[in-house]
Amino acid sequence: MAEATRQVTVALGERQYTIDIGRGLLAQPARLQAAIKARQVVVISNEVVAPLYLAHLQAALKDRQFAAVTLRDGEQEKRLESMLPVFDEMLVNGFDRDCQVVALGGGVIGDLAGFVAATYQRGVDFIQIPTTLLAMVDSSVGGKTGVNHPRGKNMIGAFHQPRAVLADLDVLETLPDREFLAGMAEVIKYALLGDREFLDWLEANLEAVMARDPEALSFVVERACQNKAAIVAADERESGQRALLNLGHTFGHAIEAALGYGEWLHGEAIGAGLCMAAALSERAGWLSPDERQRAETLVERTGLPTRAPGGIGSARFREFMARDKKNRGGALRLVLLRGLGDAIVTADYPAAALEATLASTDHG
Ligand SMILES: NC(=O)c1ccc[n+]([C@@H]2O[C@H](COP(=O)([O-])OP(=O)(O)OC[C@H]3O[C@@H](n4cnc5c(N)ncnc54)[C@H](O)[C@@H]3O)[C@@H](O)[C@H]2O)c1
Ligand SMILES: O=C(O)C(=O)C[C@@H](O)[C@H](O)[C@H](O)COP(=O)(O)O
Ligand SMILES: [Zn+2]
Repeated sequence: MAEATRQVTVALGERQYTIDIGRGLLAQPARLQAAIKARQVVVISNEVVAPLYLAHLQAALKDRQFAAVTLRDGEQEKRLESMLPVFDEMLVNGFDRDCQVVALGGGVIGDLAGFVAATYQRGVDFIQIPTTLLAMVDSSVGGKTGVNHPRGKNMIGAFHQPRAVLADLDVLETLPDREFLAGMAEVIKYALLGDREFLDWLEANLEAVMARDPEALSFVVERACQNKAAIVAADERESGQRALLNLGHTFGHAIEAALGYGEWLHGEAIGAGLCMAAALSERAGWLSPDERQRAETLVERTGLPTRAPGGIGSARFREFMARDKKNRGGALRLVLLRGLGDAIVTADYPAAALEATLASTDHG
């Protein structure tokens, strides 16, 4: 029997929206038409995803003024310049402020398309159709949009919530293993930062998730979205607890930028970043060696990196970390673990623990 569609609500008052998680969603024209209501629609996708899934949207929205922009693939394309052809297409076709932007792709397309929507004529609606595990469990939800700068990840952007998120699990069938694994880093992140029960479940069911078992997968996407929706609803613009969603990211973003965008996938860098945050927490005396090992073992079992690549060096790590958006008054704020499932954002950790954690990356 076909599984029912699961729904998670992001409770943001007048900007409230739902995340539909199910199978065959893209093959249901009525569902697409209900989610994408505008007369003028521009779909932003890339050269990998568009040939696979754009036709569903074209068919369902054939009574609309429809435009599609297909960008090149990869994290290195998440930059300001890539937005220009989209704006050109919208302007040439006379798109007005009632139009809707649809992101059809992974986190790169979602972040960029969201930022296009946030800035086109000072802001238009957008819909997220995530096509990677990472985008389904994290990037399509919460309204962080933006692009990278060579000096730092996501340095240019805006908070702009989508109107709806449609996560069709069927599209994960074409997702390569490496990209699927990248999504697992963010899944593990939720468990470590605040969901102990989910951590136990993941440890027991990791093989099923990795084998993309349908039940396990829809549970993981729903649970991750529930976790994210609760945090975003409580702190939409990251004045407090939303920063917990950055567990592993101060290190991970430094790895991505230092290596050059796309060298390591975001999720790969976050895998190593989670382990570095756990190691620092152990050095600070907050996590027991067993707890630290438990976190690292879970990351290791997915096949994601548990160590930063050698050769970046403490000084370069610090250079990128100094620009992290969580920093205040020159103090480097990190998301660390007081226990498994219990993260905090703090600048109050032993300097020597950070030094040792960065020094440990110099392993050649
Ligand atoms: N806004 C947020 O809250 C948030 C959260 C987490 C990550 N991010 C951002 O998301 C980005 C990473 O996202 P990602 O891991 O999805 O990477 P991605 O968007 O680059 O997608 C990964 C790869 O999979 C391909 N692909 C996508 N869907 C496919 C499908 N169904 N079948 C076959 N191939 C497919 C893409 O073309 C790409 O090559 C990073 O830029 C990161 O900073 C943002
Ligand atoms: O939604 C959030 O908040 C997150 O931090 C989710 C992260 O997984 C994501 O990578 C986000 O883009 C990082 O945001 P940034 O503010 O550190 O750039
Ligand atoms: Zn992330």
